[in-house]
Amino acid sequence: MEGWSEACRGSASEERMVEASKGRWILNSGNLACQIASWLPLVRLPAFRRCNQSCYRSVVALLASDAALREELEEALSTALAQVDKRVWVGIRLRPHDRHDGAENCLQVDRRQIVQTLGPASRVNFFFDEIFKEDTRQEDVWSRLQGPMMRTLLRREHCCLFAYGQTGSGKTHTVFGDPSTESSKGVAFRLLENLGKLLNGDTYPSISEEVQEKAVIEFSFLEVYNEKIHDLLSNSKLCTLAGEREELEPGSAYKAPILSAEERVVVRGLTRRRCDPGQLTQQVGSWLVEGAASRMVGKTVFNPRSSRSHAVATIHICWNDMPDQKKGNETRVYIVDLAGSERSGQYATNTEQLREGAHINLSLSTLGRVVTALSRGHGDHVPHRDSALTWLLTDAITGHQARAFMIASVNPLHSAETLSTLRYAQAYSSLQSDLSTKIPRLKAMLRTLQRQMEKARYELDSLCLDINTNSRSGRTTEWSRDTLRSRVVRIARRGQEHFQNHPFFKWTDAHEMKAVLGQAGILEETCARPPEREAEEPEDGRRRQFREPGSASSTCARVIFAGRHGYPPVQLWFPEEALEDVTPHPRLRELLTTFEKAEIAFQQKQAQLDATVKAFAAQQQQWMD
Ligand SMILES: Nc1ncnc2c1ncn2[C@@H]1O[C@H](COP(=O)(O)OP(=O)(O)OP(=O)(O)O)[C@@H](O)[C@H]1O
Repeated sequence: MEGWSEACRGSASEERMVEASKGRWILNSGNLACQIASWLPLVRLPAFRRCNQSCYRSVVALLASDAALREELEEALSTALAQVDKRVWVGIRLRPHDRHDGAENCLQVDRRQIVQTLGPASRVNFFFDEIFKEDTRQEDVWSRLQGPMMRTLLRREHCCLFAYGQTGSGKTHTVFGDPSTESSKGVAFRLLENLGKLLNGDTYPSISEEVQEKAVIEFSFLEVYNEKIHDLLSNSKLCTLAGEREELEPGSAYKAPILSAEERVVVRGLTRRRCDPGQLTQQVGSWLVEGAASRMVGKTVFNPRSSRSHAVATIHICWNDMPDQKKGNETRVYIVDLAGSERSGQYATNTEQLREGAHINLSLSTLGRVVTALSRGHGDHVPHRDSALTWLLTDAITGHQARAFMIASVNPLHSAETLSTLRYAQAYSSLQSDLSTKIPRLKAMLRTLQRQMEKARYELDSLCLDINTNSRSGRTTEWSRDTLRSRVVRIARRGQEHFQNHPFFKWTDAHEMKAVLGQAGILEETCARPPEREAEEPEDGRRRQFREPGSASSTCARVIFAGRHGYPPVQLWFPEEALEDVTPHPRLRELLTTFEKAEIAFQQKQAQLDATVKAFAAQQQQWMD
C-alpha cells in the first residue's frame, strides 16, 4: 500500500498533496487518485490501478465542474482521514550494532513484523505500525511520521511524540539527535521545521494569512526528575503539578463560579516563552537546545550521557481565529524523551543512579498500568496520579485527547531488555483506536448493568418465594419469573358448565381435582380446534371423536399444571370460558418490569460490546495487512 501510494504520488510530496483550511482538507484534483488510493484496502489496489487510468481524467473533469460534489467529497475524505489515523501509532527503531561480549542479534525484521529469538526453539512475533531497521536514517524516521503527525496538527488535534526504551538504545538520538548536522537532526527539529512551514504558509498556503496574524505560539520545556518537575528554561527551577478546572461562568458575591467537569493538569510556575510564528523553527529550536543542555544526565554503563529524567517539551499553538475562543482554541504538541526503561539500577554505577532508577521505574510502570487499565478494562480506576509523568501527560500519552506517536528503541544485542520493550510497545499499541478505549468503558458499564440486573432478580425471586410459602390460598400458584411472564389461569367457579354438550371436550376426574384444589396452571396455547385424542394418549379433556361444532364454538385452551409431590406435570384442555386469569401481586409485576428492563439494558450493552470488540479486531487486522 505504501509503495502504491508512493507510486501514485509521483513527484508530489505528501505535504503538497493536501492543503488545509481551518482543519478541513481541500482536494487537489491533480492528486485525487493518490488520495483515494491511500485509503483503499490492499486487495483493492490492483483493480483500482486498472480502472484508474480510464476514470481518472473523467473524475477530475467532473470535480472541476461540480463544486457541490467536490465539497461533499472533501468532507468525506476529511472524516475518513480523521477516523483512519490511529489514536496511537507505535514504531520500533533498532539501534545499529555495537557488538560486544560476543552477544548475538536477537531480532529479525520482516516488513511490519519483528521476530525475537529467545532460545533454540523459542521465538516471539510482534507487529507494529513501522519498524525502522539499524540502517534507517533520521530523515527516514521523520518521513514515516510526517503524514500522520501533520494531518493531526492540521486537524488542530493535540499531538504527542515520545520515545521509550532502555538506556543507550537511541531515544534521545531519535527525538532530538544532533540539530547542528542535517543528517543527524532528530524528529523534534524536523517536526518544528514542518510546523514552521505550516504556520508561515510555505507548504499550506490556505491557512497562512489568518494564522500568521492571529496565532500565538508559546513554548515550555520541563523535566521530571525523581518525581519532581524542573523548568528547563529557568535554571531547573522546581515547579508543582496541580489539577485545575476551567471557569465556565464567573461567580459573584452571591454565586459560586461554574467550573468545568473535566480537570486540566497545569504546571505552576513553569516558564512559557512566546515565539514569533515567522521565527518558530529558529527560536523554538534554540530553546530546545538550551533546555536539553540543562537536562539531568549521568554516565551509565552503556551511555556516557544518559538521560536520567523524562524531558517534556510542549509547543502551545493558540489559533485565536474562532468565534468561540474557549473551545478547541489551543493545539498542544508534546515532545517527550523518556528516561531509560531498564530494570531499576541495572546499569547504575552509583547509589544516586540507583535512586534515579527507582523513580524512573515508578513512572514507567505507572504508565504501563495506565495503559493496561485503559486497554484491558481492569476496573474503572486508571492510576494517572500515581506518578508525575502520567499525571502530567494523562490525556496526551494515552491518545485520549491527542494522537500519540511512540517510538520504542531497542538494542538487538540486549535480548531481555528488548523483549521487555517490545512487550511494553505491544501493550501500548492496544490503545490504537477509539474503539480500544471504548471497550473498557463498555465493560465497566456492563458490570454496573449486571449488578443492577442481579439485584432486581434477587428481589423478584425473594418476593416470589415469600408469596409462595406464605400464601393463604394453600399454594395454588407457584410464582416464579417464568409464571409471571406467562398467562396463569385456574378453573372458574362455574367452569364445569362450559363442558356440557361441548363438541370437543368432556369434564374428567383430573378437571374435578384441579377445580377442587383451585390449582393454577399456565395457559400454553389457544386454538379454534385441538387435535383429536389418540387411543394411547391419557385422558386430558379431549374427546376421542369430535362432534361437529355449532356456529358459535368457543376458543380452546391447553393448560399445563405443575406436578406435585414428585408427579409429572399434567396437561388438560378447556373451553377458554371455563378458565379465569390469576393476577399476581402488583409488587411482583413491578419487580418483574424492573428486572426485564435491567435485563434488556444488559443485553443491549453486551451486544454493543461484542460489536465493538469485533470491529476493533477487524480494524487491527486491517492495520496489520
Ligand atoms: N540509530 C542510531 N544511529 C546512530 N547512533 C545512534 C543511534 N541510536 C543511538 N545512537 C548513539 O548511541 C548513543 C546513545 O544514544 P541515546 O543517548 O540516544 O540513547 P538513549 O536511549 O537516549 O539513552 P538514555 O536513556 O541513557 O538517555 C548516542 O551516542 C547516539 O548517538
